[in-house]
Amino acid sequence: MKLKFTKMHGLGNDFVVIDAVSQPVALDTATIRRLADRHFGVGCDQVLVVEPPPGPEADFRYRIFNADGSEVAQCGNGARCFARFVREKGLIDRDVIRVVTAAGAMTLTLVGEDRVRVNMGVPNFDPAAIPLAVHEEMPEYQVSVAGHDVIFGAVSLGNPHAVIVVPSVEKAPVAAVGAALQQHPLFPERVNVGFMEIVSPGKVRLRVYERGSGETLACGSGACAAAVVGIDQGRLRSPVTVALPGGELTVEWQGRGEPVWMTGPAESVFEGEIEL
Ligand SMILES: N[C@@H](CCC[C@H](N)C(=O)O)C(=O)O
Repeated sequence: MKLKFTKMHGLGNDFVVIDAVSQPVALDTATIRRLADRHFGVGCDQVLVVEPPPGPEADFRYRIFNADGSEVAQCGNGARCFARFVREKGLIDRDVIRVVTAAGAMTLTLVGEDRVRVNMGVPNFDPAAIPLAVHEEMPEYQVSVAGHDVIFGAVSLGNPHAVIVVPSVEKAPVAAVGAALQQHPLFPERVNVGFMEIVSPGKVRLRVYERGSGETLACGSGACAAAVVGIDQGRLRSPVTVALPGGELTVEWQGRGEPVWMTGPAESVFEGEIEL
């Protein structure tokens, strides 16, 4: 079977995007891993599959798979690329797009030439929702991993995030602590680990060790998690500019019970076809 795909990225967080509206698509875990493999496949952090909507309340359904083949519920940079993709492919002619993911419904708005504003939903700090195996919700949690005493905030953006405030993102032990915390029994569904350096109340620098993909050049939901945890702890004020290795995102959040908004770019790189 030959499969058509588009290679896209949001700030260097890269995707193989597959149109399952116009072509028959059946992907198993091994195929996802092969597509994501940077040596034997196309190469990407996540594979995105665009499907017809489950009902009239949405324009599309979109599914997200990490490079290790695991299916997940949320991907901020992927959401922006998805919005660009459906417009560029002529699958929709509106600037406001309603999509269903495993995390629920989302609304995306194309802004100007290449930017997309995404309602990422209401952040959830409830440990059971993250999931985080503790008895009560706290602003910060403590754990020892990989020889480091770590203090982190935790939140769900539809996917699980831990956010660690560090003095310098360059010097942060991203791979060692990221991998160890991701596998820690505190996180039964693993976790995306963000390392946040606070530059000012309106600006942070962030590196994210992603669940299922390792460190990426940018993580949209990770950027939202970092801003939300920082605002909730009183360290940051909305809007927050999040500078990731691949570029900047703007995150807005008015506090508990409110949705978080993320704005940033999305870009197509090339079209391809792969024999499966
Ligand atoms: N890169 C993404 C997040 C992708 C999913 C994540 N690795 C998970 O397993 O939850 C983003 O931009 O949000």
